[in-house]
Amino acid sequence: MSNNQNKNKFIRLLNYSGNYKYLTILGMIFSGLSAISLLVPFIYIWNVVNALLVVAPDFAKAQNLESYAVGAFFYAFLGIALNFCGLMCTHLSAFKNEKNMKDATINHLLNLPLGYFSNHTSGGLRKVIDFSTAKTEGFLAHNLFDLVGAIVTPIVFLILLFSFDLLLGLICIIPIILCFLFMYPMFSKDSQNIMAQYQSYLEKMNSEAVEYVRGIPVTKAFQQTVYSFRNFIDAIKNYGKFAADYSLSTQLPMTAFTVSINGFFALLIPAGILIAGTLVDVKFLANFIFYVIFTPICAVMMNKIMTISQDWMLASYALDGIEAILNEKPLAEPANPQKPKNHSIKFEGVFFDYEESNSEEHILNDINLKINENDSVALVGPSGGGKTTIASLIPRFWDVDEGSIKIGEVDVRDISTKDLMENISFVFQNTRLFKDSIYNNVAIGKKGASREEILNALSLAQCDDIIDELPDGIDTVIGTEGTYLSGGQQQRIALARAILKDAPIIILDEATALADPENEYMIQKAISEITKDKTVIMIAHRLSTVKNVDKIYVVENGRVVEEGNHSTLVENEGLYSKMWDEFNRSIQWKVKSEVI
Ligand SMILES: Nc1ncnc2c1ncn2[C@@H]1O[C@H](COP(=O)(O)OP(=O)(O)OP(=O)(O)O)[C@@H](O)[C@H]1O
Repeated sequence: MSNNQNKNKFIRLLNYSGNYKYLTILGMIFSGLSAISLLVPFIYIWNVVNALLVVAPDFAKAQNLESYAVGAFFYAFLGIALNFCGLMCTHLSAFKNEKNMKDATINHLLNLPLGYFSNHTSGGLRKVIDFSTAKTEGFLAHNLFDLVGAIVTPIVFLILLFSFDLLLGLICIIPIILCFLFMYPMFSKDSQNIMAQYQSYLEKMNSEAVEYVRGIPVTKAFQQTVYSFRNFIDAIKNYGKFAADYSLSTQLPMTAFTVSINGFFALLIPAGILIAGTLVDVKFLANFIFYVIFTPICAVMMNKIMTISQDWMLASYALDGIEAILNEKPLAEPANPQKPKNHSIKFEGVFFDYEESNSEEHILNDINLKINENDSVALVGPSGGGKTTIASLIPRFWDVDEGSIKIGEVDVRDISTKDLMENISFVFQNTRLFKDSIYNNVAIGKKGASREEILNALSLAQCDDIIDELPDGIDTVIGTEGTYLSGGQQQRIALARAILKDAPIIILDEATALADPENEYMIQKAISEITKDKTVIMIAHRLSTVKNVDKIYVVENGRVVEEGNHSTLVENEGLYSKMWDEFNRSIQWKVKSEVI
C-alpha cells in the first residue's frame, strides 16, 4: 500500500473520532513535549557528572548540584504530567472513535438486506466488530502516542549527540542508520500484505476451531478424532506453515536489526577506549558517561517504532474489516413509497442468482407465480430446487436480478421496509429463540403487546402444555437451569410470535421439519390458526401438510415445472405425482417397520 493510501486510511480512521480527533492531535503534541521534557534530566545528569569530575577526588567542592537536582526533578515531573495529559487526550478520542465505529457498523447492519445475514454468521460479524474496534482503539490510545515519543526521542538524541561530542556522536549514529535500513523492509507493501495474510490464516483457524467445537457431539457419536475435521486440521497446518515461513524469512533482517539496536555499546566502548588513549580529559569522560547512560534509551525507542509499525498494520487490517461491512450496499428504500392495495403476491419473470454462485444455470429461472389474497399455496420439489430462495425474495432478503415481485400490485422495491415487514411474518425451519423469557420471545412479534395478547397467542399456537411444565411459566428463561425446548416446541413458540404479529402474509419454511409426530400434530393445529384469512406460502417436504392448499407449485432446478391443486397434479403423473407416490411408500414403510 502506498504512503498516500496509508495516510488516507489513517485520516479515515481518525475521522471516526469526530471532533474528538483534535484531542488525538493534542495528545500527540503532549507526547512530543513529554519526550523532550523527559530527556532534559539527562543533561542535568551530564552536568552533575561534569561538576563531580572537575573537582575529583574532592567531591565536596562540587558546585550547583542542588540546582541540577531540582532542574532534573522539575523536567522529569513536567514530562510525566505531559505524558498523563497526552494519554488522557488520546484515550478520550480513542474511546469516542471506538463508540462511533461500533455505532456506524451496527446501524449499517440494520439497513442491510436480511439475506446478508444468511451468508455472514452472527459470530463472525461480532468478531469483526469487536476485534476491529478494540485494535483501532488500542492503536489510537497507546501506539500513536508512543510513536510520537519514539520519533521525537531519536531526533533530540541526534541533536544532543552532536552538541556534546562530535566524534562519539558520529560513532553512535552508525547503529541508528543500520537500524533504519533493516527496519525499512518491514514497512513495505509486501510486509503489509504478509500481515494481512497472517490475519486471514489466523481467522480461518479460529472459525474452523468454532466449527470443530460445535461438531464435537457428532465427532464423539461417530467415534472420530479431531483428525476427521479435515478443514480444521488443514487450517492449523496452513497457519503453522505460514507462520514458520514468515518467521524464517524475517530471520536475517530481524537479527540484523536486534544486533544493530543493541550494538551501540559494541561500538561506543572500544571507540571510547581508543579515543581516550589519545585525548583523555574531564570533559571527554563526562561526555562518554553521558553517552553510555543515554544510548540505551534510543535503543528502546527504535524497538518501539518497530512494534508500532506492526500495530499499525493490524489496525489498518481491522479498519478494512469494518469498511468491508460499511461498504455493503444497504437495502435501497423507495423514493416514493407506495402501500400495497391488497395482499396478493405476484412473481413476474423473476431471475435470480446469489452473488457468490458460480453455476452456469440461474438459481431462479423465469419464475411466474400468482397468489390471490387469502389463498394458501405450497412450494414443493427436490432439495436445492430454489423453494426457500423464492420465498426469501418476497421480504427482500435479496432483490431480484430481473423481473418483479408485487404485493397488492406494488413492486416490493416500492414498498417501504417498514410496511413490507409489517405485512409479512415468516417462520423458518431453524427458528431463532433468544436466551430470554418465553414472554419476551413472543412479545417481540408486536410492539406494546399486552400480557393477555401474548398468552392468547401462545394458547392459539398450542403452547399451553409447554408452559405448564416450565418452572416460571411464560417468564421462564429459555436455556437456563436446564430449561431447554425441543425443536418442535421452539417451532410452536415461534408460531405464537407470528400469531401475535398477525401479519396478512405468512411464509412458512419447513415449519414442521423438526417435529416429532405429536409436535407435528400440535404445529399443524397452530398453523391452521395462524393461516386463517391470510395469504400463505408454505414450503414443506412432507406432502401431507400441503395436500389441502389452494395451489401447489412444483419447483425443480430453479424453475416452476408444474402447478395445480393436489388432485390435478397427482393425475398429471409428473414430478409431483412421483413425489406423492414416494411419500406414501415412505409412510407405509414406516408403519410396517413400527409394526415389526
Ligand atoms: N445464501 C446462499 N448463498 C449462495 N447460494 C445459496 C444460498 N442459499 C441457497 N443457495 C443455493 O441456491 C440453490 C437453491 O437453494 P434453496 O435453499 O432455495 O433450495 P430449496 O429448494 O429450498 O432446498 P431445500 O428443500 O433443501 O431447503 C441451491 O443450489 C443452494 O445451494
